[in-house]
Amino acid sequence: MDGDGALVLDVGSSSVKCGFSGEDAPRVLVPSVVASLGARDQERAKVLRRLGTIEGGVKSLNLGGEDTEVQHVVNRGKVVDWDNMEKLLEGVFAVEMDAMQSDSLSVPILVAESPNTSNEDREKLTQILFENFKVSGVAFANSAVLSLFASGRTRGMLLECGSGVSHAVPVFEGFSLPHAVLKLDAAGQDVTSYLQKNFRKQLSYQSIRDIKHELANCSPVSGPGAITKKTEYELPDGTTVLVDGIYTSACIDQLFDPDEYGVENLDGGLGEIVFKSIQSCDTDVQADLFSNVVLAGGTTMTEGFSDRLKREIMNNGSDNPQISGLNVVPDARGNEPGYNSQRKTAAWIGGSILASLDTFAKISISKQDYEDTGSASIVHRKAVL
Ligand SMILES: Nc1ncnc2c1ncn2[C@@H]1O[C@H](COP(=O)(O)OP(=O)(O)OP(=O)(O)O)[C@@H](O)[C@H]1O
Repeated sequence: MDGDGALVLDVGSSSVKCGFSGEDAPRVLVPSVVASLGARDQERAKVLRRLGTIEGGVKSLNLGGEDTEVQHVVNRGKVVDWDNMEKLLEGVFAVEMDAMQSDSLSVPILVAESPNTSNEDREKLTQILFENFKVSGVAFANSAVLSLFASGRTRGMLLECGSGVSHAVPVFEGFSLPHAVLKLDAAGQDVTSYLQKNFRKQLSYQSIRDIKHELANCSPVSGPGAITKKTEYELPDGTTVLVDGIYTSACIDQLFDPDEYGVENLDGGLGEIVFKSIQSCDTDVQADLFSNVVLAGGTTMTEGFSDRLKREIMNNGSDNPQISGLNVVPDARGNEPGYNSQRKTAAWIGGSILASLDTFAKISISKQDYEDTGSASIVHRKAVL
């Protein structure tokens, strides 16, 4: 890496993505958990320290042996334990320092933060990054804005649906419109939990997640009963289980119709939060937002997701004449069938682009700025996109 590079960091509810600006994909993609290894897992620790397998240039770490206690660092987009956050970052940055052949970070860092991140949490992370990890500069950008950048846009409605939380974020000329951001505290982890609860056979969380990735699909209409087919699914040990189509469609249906499933929500399901969010923006920008509804986050990769979302937005907004231009864009390569791999890392990719531009210096605070003021609150003086 040359001296001009920056690190880009996105710590989500299920995984951390981290790597250098200007690259196409994060070098590190690991679960956002810390693990206390039990006796039986001590041996595995040696392997875990080397960060597991390397898949397609991305390092991924598979945690969770039988007696390993795993604690999540982020819940529903919010850091729940800062000591664990530090431990997690130590492991992630060790890989980056390895790549730089350096024993300190000494580079600026761009953090993709969840929409609605509090000032207090932003300050806390700023302090940790400067004091514990000796980065040379810090900038924050809204993950939804970054995901939109990844699609080549600076205007649009970004629907993020990852693991812990879903957000509808309108963006205009590169800035989110905070008064109109809406969220649903449900996403992929709830889809997995629903499947797990309704499975007769006891299966590991990982197996249930694999089944979800392969078989979950959005039924064209509301309600779980649309698809009743049973599918035989082969587990890693070679045994098979029968998976009921009612559950593989209901598990995702709850995100579109939370009331029906008793899922707590303030503003309705995914289609409703997108529509209400656009509706609460100035009428002059609504046409742009309707014609650029962009998806990001792993859960939007579920089969049939964009078609179902489009139908739900239409149903909610039939009275708004601007809705006729509705266009749901799955990701940077548009509606190309079978291509959806960018959605899980869209915010990181947008960060990689932004941190390579001159704008990055304008939104960063330097170590000197931080030391001169002696307070992390200086971070709010720079634009948070
Ligand atoms: N092919 C797929 N089909 C359905 N769901 C998927 C697929 N691939 C990943 N997911 C789900 O996407 C979720 C992870 O997405 P992502 O990495 O965007 O979330 P995150 O950034 O960690 O969390 P959050 O943004 O909610 O804080 C998991 O629930 C995972 O099971």
